[in-house]
Amino acid sequence: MERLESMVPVGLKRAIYESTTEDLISTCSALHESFLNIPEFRTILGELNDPEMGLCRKSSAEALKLKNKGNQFFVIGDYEKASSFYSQALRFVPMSAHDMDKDFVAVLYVNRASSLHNLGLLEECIHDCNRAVVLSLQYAKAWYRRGKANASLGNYRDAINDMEIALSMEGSLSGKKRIKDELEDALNHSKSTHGTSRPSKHSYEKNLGCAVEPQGVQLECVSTPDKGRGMASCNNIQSASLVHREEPYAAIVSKQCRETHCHFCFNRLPADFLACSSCTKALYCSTFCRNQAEGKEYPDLESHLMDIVLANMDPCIVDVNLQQNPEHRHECGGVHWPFVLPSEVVLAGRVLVKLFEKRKAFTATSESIESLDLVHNYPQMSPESKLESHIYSLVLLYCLQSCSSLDFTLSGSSIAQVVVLISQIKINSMAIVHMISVDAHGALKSEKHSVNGNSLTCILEQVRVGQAVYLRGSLFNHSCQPNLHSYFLSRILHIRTTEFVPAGIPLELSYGPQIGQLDLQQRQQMLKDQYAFNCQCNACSELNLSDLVIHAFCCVTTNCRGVVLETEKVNRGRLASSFLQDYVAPCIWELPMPACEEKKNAIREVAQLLLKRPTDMPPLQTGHCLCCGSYHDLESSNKTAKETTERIDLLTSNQMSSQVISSGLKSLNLMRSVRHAYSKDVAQAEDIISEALCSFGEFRQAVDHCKASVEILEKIYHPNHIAIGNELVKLTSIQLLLGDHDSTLDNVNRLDAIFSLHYGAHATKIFPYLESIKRECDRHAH
Ligand SMILES: C[S@@+](CC[C@H](N)C(=O)[O-])C[C@H]1O[C@@H](n2cnc3c(N)ncnc32)[C@H](O)[C@@H]1O
Repeated sequence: MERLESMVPVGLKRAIYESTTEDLISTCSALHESFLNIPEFRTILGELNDPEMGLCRKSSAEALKLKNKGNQFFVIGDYEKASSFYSQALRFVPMSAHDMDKDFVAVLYVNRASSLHNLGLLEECIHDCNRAVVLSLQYAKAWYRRGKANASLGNYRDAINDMEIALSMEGSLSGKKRIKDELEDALNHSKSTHGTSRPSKHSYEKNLGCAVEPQGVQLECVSTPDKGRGMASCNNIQSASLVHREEPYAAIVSKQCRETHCHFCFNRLPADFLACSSCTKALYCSTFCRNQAEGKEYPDLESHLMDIVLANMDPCIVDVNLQQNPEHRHECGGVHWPFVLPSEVVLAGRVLVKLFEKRKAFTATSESIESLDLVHNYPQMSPESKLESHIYSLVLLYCLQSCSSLDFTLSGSSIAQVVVLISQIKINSMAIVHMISVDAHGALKSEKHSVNGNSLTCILEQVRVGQAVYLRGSLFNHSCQPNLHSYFLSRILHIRTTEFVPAGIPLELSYGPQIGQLDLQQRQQMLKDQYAFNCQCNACSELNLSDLVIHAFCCVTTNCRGVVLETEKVNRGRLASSFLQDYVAPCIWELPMPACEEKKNAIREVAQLLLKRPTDMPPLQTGHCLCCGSYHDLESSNKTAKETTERIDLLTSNQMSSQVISSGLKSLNLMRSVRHAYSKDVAQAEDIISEALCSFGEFRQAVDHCKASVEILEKIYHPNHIAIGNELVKLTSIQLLLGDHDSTLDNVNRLDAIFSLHYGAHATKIFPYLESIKRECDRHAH
């Protein structure tokens, strides 16, 4: 990018910096003309589009080298490394119909299948055998290996079938003997067990169970005074109702997940993952996902073989009736622009290609892009972003022209349309986030993981797996105190209400920042930087307890529990009187959570302190206690807070020792002496200390700090907030580990309620560990 930016003449740069939507065609034309005269521009385009220079092109020689390495590890019994090298070989081996050596690819699949079998990954082993059989029907080893895996799974009828086919194909005598032995074994077992049929574990039907559609909810697009269009419901909606579910118009895997997640459905890659048939970079969890992304039909095979493949496909896609979505097809061929341009630019390419394919003509670009009906904020973009999007639009169109069969004229007008599209993607695309359960050491916790014995504590983490454009989903506006919760299953967006929403009230989700998590200024800044708008949500226009205390200091005057503000980070628009209405009045409401009584008291306490302040005291002056008015040395409090935070943060990276822990605990005490009791920093510090204590094996102390963190979160968030759910995951797993089943059960019930509110019937799919904890609690209750 820097190379290209430096080629833009100074005058043109200035014009682009100051451009509005009206000037776009002329600035884009000028940039195009100027770049056409620069040989280096052609060189850069060549590097991006020449498959010979591409880092992701296939190579039989490389595949052979990797296969041999795999063989070396297989021989010495290191099946994990062997399987990994065979997978690498499968990435490099040419797979396109004209230059694929089918037998070689089949051998790679069977070699990987053998390693997977030795690793106990039997389903994965069978998938690879199926792939080998599809490529090379007469390959006895593939049938034999599948037979062995079926026998290990107890599917003796299938095993016998496979072994019989293998026997009929095997040429060598020693081979025949081996197969006969296995066949005999399977026959004996099938007699004693009366035959077992293959479990229908991976059938699509199972997945349909979670493909819940919104029911009884009628949404409408409404016009709002300060946020443009927005969504509202025509009827009252109960809390936890699914109000929206949508497939993306276009999506792309995030850079950090390219090696670990499927590039189509964004689920984690299994050990038997597949590579793109034309490049080495795009990886898929199953044939289904690869075919979707490449827009390929299933190969022309006998139908019974296809049935076998389908019956063993990974259960990652929720929607069986998914339309083909060939997002990667135009990017294939070994060129590397799709992997070096920024994700949102490549995503723009995917949107464009989909639009072109619908319209079949590029002359209608402007009309096509308008048909997306997305807002954009080009005029509000920073000068640097304007220049970047000009350059990237030009480069993207050149890449699309050379890589796809699309026929279009590259002009100022078409480049200008792509500039607008990129700015639409900036504000309308959503980050696809998946939740993962990890233990305190960062290892993945699987569904199968048991919670008893020496198992480690559990933490929920968010992984940003992709970015996508949802046409209708992007009509929901943002609120820092949303009444909706959004989440993703594979690549499908789901939106649920987290409270009762009366008809006509706006339905709003959070684009990221929320109260309790960040203070007012941080939220406003984040939304401005990322989406270029000034947030007008209710939480930002009215005073709230979280904003008041999130980074506040405590008063050190004896018996005073007032708040000392560091900066004027709270909205002063509706201070004292609104505080009474908004915070003291709701205290009369009966809320369902046990912590509410405490929360009510906490709110009342802070409100009263604020309202009882002497009338002659200037309002909300920084450095003065809001209650007694005494002055505080902010500089020294700030210094202490900063130093203690830094020292506590060290616990996340340091090797644990009793010295490190005790220094962390000292810092926490010091922090508590300056920060307000409801400060987010204290909550975070308690949380870090609790994790550190867990990894040091000090579970009892860890529980206390985890509880302290939950208590503060209850003050700064709503008691049903998902942040509290996430903290309770940790708390329950430590309590369970300590054998404190009564407390665990109480917290599991609470956790269940919070997760059901946010994820409905998908709660256990998002967080399978919840089921394990529940089972464990049940076991002890009986
Ligand atoms: C994803 S779109 C939402 C739909 C959009 N309002 C429309 O008319 O299509 C995001 C844009 O909506 C507006 N918006 C959303 N939430 C807002 C908020 N809390 N305050 C102000 N503007 C908001 C901003 O213009 C933002 O760039």
